[in-house]
Amino acid sequence: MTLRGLYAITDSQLLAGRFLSHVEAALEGGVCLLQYRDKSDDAARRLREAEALLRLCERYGTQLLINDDAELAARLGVGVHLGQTDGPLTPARALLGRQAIIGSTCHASLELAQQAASEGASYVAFGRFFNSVTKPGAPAANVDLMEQARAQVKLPIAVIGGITLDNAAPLVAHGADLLAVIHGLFGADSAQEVTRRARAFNALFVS
Ligand SMILES: Cc1ncc(COP(=O)(O)OP(=O)(O)O)c(N)n1
Ligand SMILES: Cc1nc(C(=O)O)sc1CCOP(=O)(O)O
Ligand SMILES: [Mg+2]
Repeated sequence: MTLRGLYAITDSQLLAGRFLSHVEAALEGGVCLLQYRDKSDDAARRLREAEALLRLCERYGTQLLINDDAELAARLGVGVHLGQTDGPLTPARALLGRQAIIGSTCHASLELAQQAASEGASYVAFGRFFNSVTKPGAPAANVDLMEQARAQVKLPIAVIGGITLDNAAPLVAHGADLLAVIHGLFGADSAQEVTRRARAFNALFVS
């Protein structure tokens, strides 16, 4: 499967009251990967919401990943995104199997990306590239990193952090495969605007 295009990530606060309608609107516009990101410890709600997202993803042919939680990913038979403090990659790969998509946060570090590749990651994620409303304190990354990453890491590259339609094009031009976006996609006031933004993010990959 080619990992290239929009990588939509949910945010439980931002999507409160419009969770499934905004996610479906994004899928309508085209989403390569969808990540369920919920930082609460409400296990029952997390399971319910992740199951609902999986049903939607199956209808639209989109791959679902769970943020942080390899056990929940295994329960649903989907992928997982792991940060540097979310547990090691190797056991997650063993748990989820060879086909599962597993992503790894690498901040601005080529060393972390090489390690993730050697431990079986499916893609590496660099960020934060811009000011992020969602995660203002995330370590900063710079576009100069992309060229070295392309040369040294033979995996799809996801970029994240404050990405909007106004600033995303240079990241794609520098070799990003996946634009991972929360606020720049789901911060829209209407479902129609979410769909329009999703289409416009994907259009950046058509050369
Ligand atoms: C695609 C993608 N890239 C990076 C992250 C951040 O992961 P992490 O550092 O574990 O931070 P949290 O998202 O868990 O707060 C991500 N989720 N997705
Ligand atoms: C979850 C996350 N991780 C980041 C990192 O740099 O690792 S930045 C970030 C927030 C992404 O949301 P938005 O598109 O609203 O900025
Ligand atoms: Mg995490």
